[in-house]
Amino acid sequence: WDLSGGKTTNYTFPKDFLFGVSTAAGQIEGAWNIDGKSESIWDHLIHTHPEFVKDHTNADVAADSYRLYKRDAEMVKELGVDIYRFSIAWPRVLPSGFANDINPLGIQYYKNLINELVKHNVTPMVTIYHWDLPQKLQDIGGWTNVNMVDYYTDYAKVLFDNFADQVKYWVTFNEPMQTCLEGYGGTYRAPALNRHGIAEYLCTHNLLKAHANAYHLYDKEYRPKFGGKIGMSLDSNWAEPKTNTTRDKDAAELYLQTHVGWYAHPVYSAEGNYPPDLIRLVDAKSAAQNYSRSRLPKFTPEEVTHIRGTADFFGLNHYTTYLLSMADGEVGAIPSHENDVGIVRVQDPQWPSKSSSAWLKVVPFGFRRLLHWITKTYNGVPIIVTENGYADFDGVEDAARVSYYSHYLNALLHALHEDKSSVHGYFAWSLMDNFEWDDGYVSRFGLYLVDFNSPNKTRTAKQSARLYSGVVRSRGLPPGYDPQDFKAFSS
Ligand SMILES: O=S(=O)(O)CCCN1CCN(CCO[C@@H]2O[C@H](CO)[C@@H](O)[C@H](O)[C@H]2O)CC1
Repeated sequence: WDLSGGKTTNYTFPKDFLFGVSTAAGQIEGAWNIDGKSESIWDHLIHTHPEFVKDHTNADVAADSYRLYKRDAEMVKELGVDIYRFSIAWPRVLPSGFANDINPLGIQYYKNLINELVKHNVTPMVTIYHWDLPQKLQDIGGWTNVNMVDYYTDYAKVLFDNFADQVKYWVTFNEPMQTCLEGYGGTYRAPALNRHGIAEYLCTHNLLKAHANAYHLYDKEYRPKFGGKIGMSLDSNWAEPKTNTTRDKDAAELYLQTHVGWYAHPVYSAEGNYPPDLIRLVDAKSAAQNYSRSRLPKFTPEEVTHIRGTADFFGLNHYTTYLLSMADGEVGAIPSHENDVGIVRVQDPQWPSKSSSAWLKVVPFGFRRLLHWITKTYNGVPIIVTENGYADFDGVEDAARVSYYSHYLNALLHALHEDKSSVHGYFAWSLMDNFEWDDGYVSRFGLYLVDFNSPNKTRTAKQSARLYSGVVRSRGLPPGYDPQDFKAFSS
């Protein structure tokens, strides 16, 4: 494999290219039940099933950013980036889940954080939903309940009313596929409902309507007054055909259409609606399984129009690459999205990793190819990479993370300069080590190390923080960067 994203080493980032860094409330704030915050579905899952988290930890305190947000803002400033992407915890702002009871202390915390960022001349970007649904709403069905469309719209309105004067970048949902496929159709994410084949489709159907409502509300009521942009952050691996047979090439395209395309086609494609391949496959499988109607709910023509075009940018979260092939026969549980789509993904064991997240192989060319695929498939939509990063076990001399960022930023530069991909920004995941969901604190993604045993959760810049701020300032890769050097990943 030539794993590199390209050979030229002196490309630079345009002046107006946006650099940022990202976090999420459920992973950094802690204060899980302080000052009026109610239980989220993650608090509930982890408190009732401690074995869900590999190191049996929880996010009750995490990086204690509820208390230490001024230090966080300072770190963002030290990095020299333009934008700080953080999420607002629904259960902290609306403890009952409903907008009839707004928690003033919750609003105050986010006001304080935003004011601190503005003081440092950093632009805030708010993710409205980064997985932490109030448990009280899950108790009445969560995202399988059609009324979530209204509950989410009411929640978004509270945030726009309170913050739209200072927040000019909004992300409605972080990785809806993780929420729906892994949380409602599986057990990898909260609420771990695992009603595969049914609930992942209900969750997606309601979530896309909720997203469109928030977009139209912002577009009509707040953008005229404050300007600003609103989009969605979709997670996507790159899908490389396992072999160069037509069958495997079709499998790779089918993976992209039925995973990231599940959410991107309704919002960003010219025709809207779910991807035709997904509709065809789920309808056929449902009929073969004697369902009286397809397990994939249908949008009315009005709903297709209501959802199409509801984003100013394509937020992309990318980490790694898979090899795709068509399944021979049935795969996955019956019924399930996996079984409906019928493809198999593997990773080449020779790809470098040495990461604490087993799935995170270092494949820079995949990032470049994915950016080109999105640009081509969705007609040059402005892309903002809202997450990209690398996980290791510990330490500030993080040579592997330095190498990962160098290679992925090199791939991005080639996507920009050679493929003319429509990328306008790049945000590193993450500002600091934080609660990595089922991996707890074992897997660290931070540019800053967090000492979770110290009373002040001391944050210390890693080598990668210096690498990243160097790129932001110089607009290019450091001298001596070698696109073929993957030594940092050999154990
Ligand atoms: O092959 S397996 O099925 O065993 C694992 C599938 C691999 N995916 C890759 C994409 N990733 C999205 C990560 O999710 C994002 O990335 C960060 C790091 O994980 C999180 O901390 C963020 O909260 C989240 O936005 C979820 C796991």
